Amino acid sequence: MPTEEERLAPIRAKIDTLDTQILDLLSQRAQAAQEVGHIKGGFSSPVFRPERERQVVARLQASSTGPLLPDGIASIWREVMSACRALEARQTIAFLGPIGTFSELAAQKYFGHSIAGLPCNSLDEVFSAVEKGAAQFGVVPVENSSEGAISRTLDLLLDSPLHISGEVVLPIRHHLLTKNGNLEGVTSVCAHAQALAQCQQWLSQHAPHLKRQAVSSNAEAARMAAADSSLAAIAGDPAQVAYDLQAVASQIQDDPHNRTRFVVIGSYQCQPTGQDQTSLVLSVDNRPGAVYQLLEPLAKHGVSMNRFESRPARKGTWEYHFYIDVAGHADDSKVAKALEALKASAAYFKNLGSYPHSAS
Ligand SMILES: O=C(O)C(=O)C[C@]1(C(=O)O)C=C[C@@H](O)C=C1
Repeated sequence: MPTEEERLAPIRAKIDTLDTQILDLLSQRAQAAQEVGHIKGGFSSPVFRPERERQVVARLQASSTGPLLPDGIASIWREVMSACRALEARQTIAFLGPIGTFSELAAQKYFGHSIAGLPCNSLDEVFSAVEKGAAQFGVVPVENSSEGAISRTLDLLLDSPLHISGEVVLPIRHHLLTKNGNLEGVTSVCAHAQALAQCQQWLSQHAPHLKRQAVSSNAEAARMAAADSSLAAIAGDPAQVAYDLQAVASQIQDDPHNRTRFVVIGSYQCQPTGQDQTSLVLSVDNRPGAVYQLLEPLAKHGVSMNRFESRPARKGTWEYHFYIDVAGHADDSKVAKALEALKASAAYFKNLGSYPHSAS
């Protein structure tokens, strides 16, 4: 009767041979990407092409006969293309820091790990880093499934010349963290205001004695808890690892399906992929039926609306900006016709960008 090791040995030898072949093929792929990079360099054109990356993954997912699952194919090729892209030119990606935030995780989920991360102190700084060219792209949270819109991001999108060139959705799982995994001597819990709100029921039930302190990010809270044993932090896996904290309780968010949607901002305008979304900001004159009339062109041209959000126009009047996501790319003919009509009837119209729509 052969032992486990004896049975595994030939299969592992086969895996080794296959890995050598895969590496050889990946090296050839990387050389091809470098050639693409040289051509792009000659035209001074952007390295990162989200629509092409979407197409590469979709083609492989459609042609795969298994057993790899579509998600597995997507994550493998995300890293393959991230590494190939870095050979053309490593992209600098700005996000709300410090290291260990969900924004950093979102940047890695979208761009892969072969990037240079630029942690920023605020959402305003993320926008300005990209506007000034210190980073090619930024990743900013735009809405949370429990707490709604991130209003500062909406205001910055309104005023910035940047476009949205992608979106990424992350499940948000918060833990209560301390240096030694218990609450002895802990008097306060720190977190970003959004995280405190997302865990408020849990905190009221399980740790009502802790003073709640809002700080600039959960990772900042984790950094503070690592330095001060009277503090606990609410933060996720990346911050727990980055600041070497222990969990007092895991997954304490009130909604187990808590998710945050992030958008990728930059100067690149994506080409259509067939599965796109377009983000708009509109406002109307303050008269009865104005919003109803404004949206009529969408129905008329068969364009579906994925999101509708209103935000005060900050003019001291009862006026609002409407943030609307519609299905399709601004260059798709029915979307183009609807946008034309919206533009004609709206008091204010801004196209924030068309980009590949995330399935999750
Ligand atoms: O096709 C390109 O434009 C490439 O640069 C190659 C490649 C890839 O690795 O497939 C890399 C970076 C781009 O974002 C898209 C695709």
